[in-house]
Formats: sequence, structure tokens, C-alpha cells
Amino acid sequence: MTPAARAQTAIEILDRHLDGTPAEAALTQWARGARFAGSGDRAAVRDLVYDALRCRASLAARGGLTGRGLIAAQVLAAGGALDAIFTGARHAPAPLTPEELARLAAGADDGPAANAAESSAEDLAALDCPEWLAPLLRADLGADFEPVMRAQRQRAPLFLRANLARNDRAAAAAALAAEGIETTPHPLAPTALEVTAGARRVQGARAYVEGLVEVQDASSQAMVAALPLAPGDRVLDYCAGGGGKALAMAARGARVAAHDVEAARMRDIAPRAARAGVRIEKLAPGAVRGVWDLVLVDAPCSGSGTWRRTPEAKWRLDAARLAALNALQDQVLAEGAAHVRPGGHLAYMTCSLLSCENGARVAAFLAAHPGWSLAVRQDLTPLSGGDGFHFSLLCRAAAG
Ligand SMILES: C[S@@+](CC[C@H](N)C(=O)[O-])C[C@H]1O[C@@H](n2cnc3c(N)ncnc32)[C@H](O)[C@@H]1O
Repeated sequence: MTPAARAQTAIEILDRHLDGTPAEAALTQWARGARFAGSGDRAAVRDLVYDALRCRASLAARGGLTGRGLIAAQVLAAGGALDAIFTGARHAPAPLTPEELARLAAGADDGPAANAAESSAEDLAALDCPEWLAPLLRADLGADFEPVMRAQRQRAPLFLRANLARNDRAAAAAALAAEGIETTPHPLAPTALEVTAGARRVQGARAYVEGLVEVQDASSQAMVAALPLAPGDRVLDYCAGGGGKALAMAARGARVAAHDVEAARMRDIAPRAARAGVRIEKLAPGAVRGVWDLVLVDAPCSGSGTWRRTPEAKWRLDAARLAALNALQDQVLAEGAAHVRPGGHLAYMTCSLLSCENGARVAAFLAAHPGWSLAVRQDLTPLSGGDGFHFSLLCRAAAG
């Protein structure tokens, strides 16, 4: 596909998305019917779509909230020539109309005012920050507000976790390098490798297929590394999902039981565990009985720390959804706490930057649950390289 044909495809996918189809579904629908598109084309179209969604507000301020408006503004933001893309040739976007060109010229991107204590709507659009969330994020992030929002406009790096059940980080890096995948150790966690070249080869690589590495964000790895776990400890992963953290805990030698309210979300755990050479017991939804040394509650959240990878979520979140998440977070914390043995630990994690999902939930839990105390609290933002992440470690008093 020519660059112009890729742009036209991205325009059509963005229009479908703006009409209500999730971006991933719109990309899949296109890919199914596009036998002519090679893997490079698919990756390039995907990048165009996700880059546009990450910067949706700033691009829309310049070109309008349509597929054409977003892609035209993206071409300009990248320093490209509009007439090289909007050619009107076969498979290419139609030439821009005088009205579209006038709008693009009028909406030139000046960037946000530096260090403004309060941002105008234009500044917030330039930061690609939803306007209603800006006061919350500014209060929670302080001086990091603008740098974090700028970071969230960029693509996230790909991180791998060296699987300690199979090898260490140096051995994993060497195995990957032998297959042309370059990595560098990342300071966030002793298992973390950042992929610097060959990212698209990872999932077909022997090192991946044989379980030497797993894909996992570096902040998630850091939080699992911070858990007080000794080999043989019994752990309940109460909100296990696809098992990313369950696998990392099992690789540290813990005996892990995985639970999720939606059994289907756990369907990949068995094949992932087999690949990694670890055992994870799966519990049916609601079938949790007894107590564990440590219960991990990796709670459903806004995902505001992961907006580089899930940019749609940034624009979909609203106050009602956030309030519903807060109520669910209180619920899963209380449910998880009921399965911690006296003297054991409850680990609360979210991939959110918002204190209403983090410290405020922990404070509410402590106020309602005598006999518990906070031992450790750690917060990361994308400025550390990985996702934004929160971790609180709570201790249950030993009996009597
Ligand atoms: C952040 S995701 C978990 C990610 C996973 N721990 C990982 O590392 O890959 C949150 C999970 O909580 C689950 N969940 C939501 N409500 C729940 C509830 N009431 N009880 C248990 N799990 C719940 C969701 O289905 C979702 O899979």
C-alpha cells in the first residue's frame, strides 16, 4: 500500500470508530477484508489510527473531529505535505477542499502555555487531556501534570519480563538477541527488558514461544517485585484477568490461585502458565473459600496510567463511570480482604493516576476495617518509562 492508501484506510477506520465501533474492532473488520495488505501495511495503519486517538483533541482542534480532519492534522503535525497524501489518486484520500484547508491553516498548533497554573480549553486540547478530568489530574499530579499528559501522547515502549522460572534477565536478553530482537535492561524492575529493535518479531520468537519471556509492562513488573513473597507462599489473585500478575508471582515461586468475576477473562491463563512452566490454580467466579498469605486485588480502574496503549479509554471515561469504578474498587477490596489470613497481606493495585481510585480507596478501606494498617505505598507515572501505576500494601493484624 502507498502512504496515501494507508492514510485513506486509517480515515475510514477512524470514521467507523467515531460512529461508535471500538478502534480494535474497526481495525479487525478492515484487516479481515484486506488480503492485499501485508504485515507492514497492517502495522502502519494501526499506528496511524492509534497515534490519532492518542492525540485526538489536539488534532481535532486543528482539522476537525472526522477521519479526514484527524489524519490531515496528523500529516501536518509530523511535518508532512498534505498534497502528497490527499491526492485524489486511486485508493488515496480526495484532495482537501478549500474549507478544509482554511480550517487546517486557522487551527495551527501553538502548543500549551508552559507551566500555566490553570489551563485554557485550548491548552488542555493541546495536551490531549479531557477537560473535565484536568482539575483532578492536576491536583493529583501537581508539577508532573503537564509532563505526564505530554508523555501520554506518545507510544508506549514494549516491555518484556524475563521469566525467572525459566531463566534470568541476561539469559533472556541473549536469547532474544540471537533472534534479532534487541533489548535493554530497564531500571524499574530486575526482570524488565525494554525492546529497542525487532518488536514485531517478539510473538513469533522462540524465546517467547518457549516461555523465556512474557509481555508485561515494566511498572507492573516493579509492583509484583515489591510484593512480600517467599517461595511457597500461598497467594490469591482475586481479579486475575488474563493472569499477567499471577504469572509473575508464580515465577517468583508463589503458589497462586487465580479468580475473576468473569471466567472467560481467565481463558489464557492455562496456556500462558504452560508456556512459562508454572502452575496456577483457577477458581470459578464466586467459588473462593478460605484464607491466603497474600491476596492481590488488581482492581478494575479507569486505566488512566495506560492511556498510551489504550487511548480510547481516555475519551470514553466520564464522571458516572469513574464513580461506578470507585464503588467497585471498594467492593473488591473488601471481598479480597476477607480471604487474608491473620498477619497476612492485602495488595491493592490499579493502573490509574487518580487518587480517587488509589489513596482515597485505601483510606476508605482502612476507615471501615479496624485491625488493618498500611505498610507500603508506591505510585508510578509514565515519566518512569512504564505505565502509571498504584500499589498499596495493607497488613492484617495477627490474631489475638
Ligand atoms: C485490571 S484487570 C486485571 C488484570 C490482571 N490482574 C493482569 O495482571 O493481567 C481487573 C479485572 O478485575 C475483574 N473484576 C471486575 N469486577 C470483579 C469482581 N467483583 N470480582 C473479581 N474480579 C472482578 C475484571 O473482570 C478484570 O479482569
